[in-house]
Amino acid sequence: MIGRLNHVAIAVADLGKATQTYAGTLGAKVSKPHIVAEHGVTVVFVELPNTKIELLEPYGDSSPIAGFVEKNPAGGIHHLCYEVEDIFAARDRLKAEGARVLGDGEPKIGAHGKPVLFLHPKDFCGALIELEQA
Ligand SMILES: CC[C@H](C(=O)O)C(=O)SCCNC(=O)CCNC(=O)[C@H](O)C(C)(C)COP(=O)(O)OP(=O)(O)OC[C@H]1O[C@@H](n2cnc3c(N)ncnc32)[C@H](O)[C@@H]1OP(=O)(O)O
Ligand SMILES: [Co+2]
Repeated sequence: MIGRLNHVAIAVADLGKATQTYAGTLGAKVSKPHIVAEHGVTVVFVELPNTKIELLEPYGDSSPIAGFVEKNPAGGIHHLCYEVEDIFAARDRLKAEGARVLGDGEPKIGAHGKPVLFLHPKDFCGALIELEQA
């Protein structure tokens, strides 16, 4: 079912500082910040030869990552995003197998303009999983 690793996400309290760390100290190519209000985050992408790092900070007053950033003030690895051929078929199969699909279970458009879903970390080895339509 899962295919390519699309990105690894790191949640931070200060996206500007994190961008400086990646663009300056680590010499990486980092995109401009992009507010994704319906997901309650502001994101930048670090382009790597074989995948991407998504740096994200909470946006708005009900961000789903606010709790995580509070618990991890220095930042932390937040989720892994895998690509799937058919996000609806993947969702239905995962639900049938008892996995918890977060939110209302309907894919929402993510930072790449494609449908995404999230799976509860407790069902996947303690790691929050994002599925993105390939
Ligand atoms: C623009 C879209 C972009 C993209 O790539 O396209 C994005 O990726 S947007 C990313 C932001 N959106 C989301 O993360 C949506 C899905 N996430 C959620 O719904 C919540 O973050 C949730 C439910 C996973 C956790 O919410 P919250 O932290 O408020 O709940 P709890 O504190 O009750 O946590 C429950 C339990 O899970 C553990 N936890 C929380 N976050 C993570 C995590 N990122 N990785 C692993 N585990 C996590 C938390 O520690 C609690 O465990 P416990 O043992 O009970 O303490
Ligand atoms: Co993501």
